[in-house]
Amino acid sequence: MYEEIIKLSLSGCAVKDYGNLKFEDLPDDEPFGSTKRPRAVGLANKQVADAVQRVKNDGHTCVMLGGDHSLAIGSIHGHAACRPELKVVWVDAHADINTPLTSPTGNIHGQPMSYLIHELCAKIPHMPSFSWIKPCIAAKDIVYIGLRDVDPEEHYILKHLGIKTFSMTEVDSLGIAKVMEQTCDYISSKIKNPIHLSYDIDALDPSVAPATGTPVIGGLTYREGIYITEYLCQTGLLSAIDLVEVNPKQAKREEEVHWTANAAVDLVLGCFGRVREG
Ligand SMILES: N[C@](CCCC[B-](O)(O)O)(CCN1CCCCC1)C(=O)O
Ligand SMILES: [Mn+2]
Ligand SMILES: [Mn+2]
Ligand SMILES: [Mn+2]
Repeated sequence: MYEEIIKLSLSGCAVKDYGNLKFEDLPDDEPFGSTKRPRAVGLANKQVADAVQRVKNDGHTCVMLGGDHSLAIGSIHGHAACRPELKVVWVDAHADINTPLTSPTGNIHGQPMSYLIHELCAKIPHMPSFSWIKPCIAAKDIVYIGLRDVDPEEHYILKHLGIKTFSMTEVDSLGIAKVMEQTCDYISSKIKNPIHLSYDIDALDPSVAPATGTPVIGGLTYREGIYITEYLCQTGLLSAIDLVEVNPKQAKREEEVHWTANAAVDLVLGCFGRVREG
């Protein structure tokens, strides 16, 4: 991903690399109920939250390159500590809003939003290394784009909380330009709040970004994926970006790693002003 940093520098952005976070391996990190690796994920996210807070306190737009989407717990938590009025645009095939009690897999990458939303607080059990996390966003502060693999319990939560969603059905029926227009009308209706864009590479179709852990067919085209970043960039409100779930180990062959990484690089460049007209 250093290519991203270099390309951003070349495109005239002042880039400060805050370096890689080192997460210690916790060999006896027993599951909490069905939730896997709670201590490793909880401790890693505390480091992410502190790092994002440092970046925001320095006045930068923060880019968190993952890694698992569970890292959005720390990224949004740290960002909200500086900008509590932030709005979240979650671009993903999945809603990642299972609670530890609804998750069908116990994987925390399918749960990050549930730890952050005020309205779900009572549904979250106390887990080891998660006590530092305080809910920091409301259901009304969230917009999803790209959904196409939502578990039944997640669907109930989305509907019950009235969370704004643009699934791939709406992307097809409205077109991505209308989706972005309506997204920004919804999150910036009254005042221009800072935007936290949490971009899961699996929002893109697997033909574009195959090297990822939970690919789902029928995803965003490369052009739709890029349009999202170009549109949000021109609002001038992008305050933090997560680019997650790029996983070279999931590629069947080398070229799939390049397709996926190149798409990720282009998405980040789109967030910082690279436009396709030149
Ligand atoms: N919703 C899933 C997938 C989460 C993907 C995380 B992401 O978005 O960061 O990549 C479970 C998906 N579902 C489980 C049953 C069989 C079909 C897939 C989960 O594990 O919670
Ligand atoms: Mn994952
Ligand atoms: Mn995700
Ligand atoms: Mn996903």
